[in-house]
Amino acid sequence: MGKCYVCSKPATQTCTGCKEAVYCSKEHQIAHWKQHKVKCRPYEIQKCPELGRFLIATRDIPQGTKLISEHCLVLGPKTSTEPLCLGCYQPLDPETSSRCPSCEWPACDARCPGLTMQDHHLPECIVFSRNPLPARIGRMNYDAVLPLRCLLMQKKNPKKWKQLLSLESHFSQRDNTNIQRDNKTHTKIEEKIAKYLKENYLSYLEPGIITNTSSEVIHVLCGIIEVNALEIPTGDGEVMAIYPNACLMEHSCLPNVKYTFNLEDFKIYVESCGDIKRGVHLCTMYTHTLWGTAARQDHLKRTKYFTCKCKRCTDPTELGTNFSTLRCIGSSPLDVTEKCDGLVIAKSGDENSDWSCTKCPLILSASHVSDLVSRLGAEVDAVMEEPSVGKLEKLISNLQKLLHPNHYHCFTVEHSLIQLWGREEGYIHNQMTDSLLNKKIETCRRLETITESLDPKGIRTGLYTGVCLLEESLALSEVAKRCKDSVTVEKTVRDARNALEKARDVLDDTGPGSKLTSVINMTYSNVMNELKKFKIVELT
Ligand SMILES: C[S@@+](CC[C@H](N)C(=O)[O-])C[C@H]1O[C@@H](n2cnc3c(N)ncnc32)[C@H](O)[C@@H]1O
Repeated sequence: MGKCYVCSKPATQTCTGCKEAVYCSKEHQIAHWKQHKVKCRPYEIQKCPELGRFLIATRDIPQGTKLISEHCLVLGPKTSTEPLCLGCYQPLDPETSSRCPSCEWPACDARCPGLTMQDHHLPECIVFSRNPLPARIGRMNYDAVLPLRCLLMQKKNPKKWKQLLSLESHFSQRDNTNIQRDNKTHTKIEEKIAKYLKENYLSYLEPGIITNTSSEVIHVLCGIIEVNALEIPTGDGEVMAIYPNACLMEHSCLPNVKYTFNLEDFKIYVESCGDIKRGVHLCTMYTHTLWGTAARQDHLKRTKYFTCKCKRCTDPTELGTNFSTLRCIGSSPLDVTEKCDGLVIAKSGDENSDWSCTKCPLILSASHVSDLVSRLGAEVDAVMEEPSVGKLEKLISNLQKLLHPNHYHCFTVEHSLIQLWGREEGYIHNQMTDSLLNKKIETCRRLETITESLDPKGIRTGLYTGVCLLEESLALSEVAKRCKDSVTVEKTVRDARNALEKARDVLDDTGPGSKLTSVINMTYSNVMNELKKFKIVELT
């Protein structure tokens, strides 16, 4: 085994992480950990002009390897959040809620423990309390809390402050002295954050309490927050946090890691999804898997200041799913009285590229497509405010005249429709016609194929796929009840059971997936009881 890394005596145990470092005893392994932990990681931080810093695998990493577990540098309310308690982040109504006894900002309870904690409300509470005027509704700007918490780290924790400032802020793209300036961002931050903090709080502080309170440093911090902060799904209040290593992971629309949070201490855990080969970058997803390429690219450009060049973004068919594809509305090149049934896709992955029909000479400009897709998106949003089977069926039939059935707007509508078919009065499963039941099953399966192609490792869309599989199994169970012969019954119930088992596999039973998992478990028992009724006692 070689010699102990600490005392050079014969080693008896190996580090289970890297399988390289060896020790004579547990004590020496523990003593060496502080020094060894950076080398032990199966990845390292590298830097290049295109990506800035990024994480790269230094050896082959098997599926499910825990890569990062770390506390945040800073945490606070998410941008544009509804009012919440600054101690525990529970949403509240500021008109009726309790107040923090020191600064009078709304709180879930005057005794909320987080109000007096260093990592939560305490630092800004001291600053808020300097303003002699009581905190009033309309004067409380939750978007300024996280930038203020960052500012306060200068004195509170200089080491973390340095780590924070080393993160990318894209200051030059946001600054309005730059030629490529994004005036809107700069003006908004200046008005909503810098001016607000100065007028209401920073001007009341004695000099030296915060070393640097310049507008420039506030703009840099707002950039760092926008580019790096991760949203934490607490299920209730809206929180975001910045992590020293996890925030260095680059973006890909086909990520290879997933992360979860401990909601007690907001620690992040990152693990590999699928095997990652040595030399491959560790990638997470900064945007929404179930948006089309133009929408994802626009989001990344506006908030993270780069263009993604991943395999999905550079393939106009989006990995063969046609998630952004339109239908041709021209006439057939063979017979002008007939409609052309070609598909219209972008000529290349470039955002300004024209779109062309696969069958006729029709060409559409990128801006024409963008206007059409935004208009249809607004129609979808309006109907989704108060959906019903009737409204969604009409909408999908209209959308499919212009869009490929797999288009992401159609996906959104159909994902709701499969949940209303079977639940809305008049469309309860036992009220549905055979053909509608089959249509529901077919739709569920098509939507599952889309999520599996776009997110083969089930990192982001587990919940969506889980819903499709649950709905498929419910419809199959109803079909089974109507089957006349026992062979078809057995096959259909088997299919229902398989869909539920697959749903359990794709769902994370922590967080939002846990509620769905309990519904799936209940449905699973019902399906098994059905099997017994049909005298199919044992299925393997
Ligand atoms: C959360 S930070 C990642 C860490 C950052 N590279 C650094 O050095 O601090 C996000 C920024 O990294 C860069 N980045 C991440 N993924 C990228 C990608 N796929 N292509 C180009 N730039 C990327 C962009 O500048 C982006 O705004």
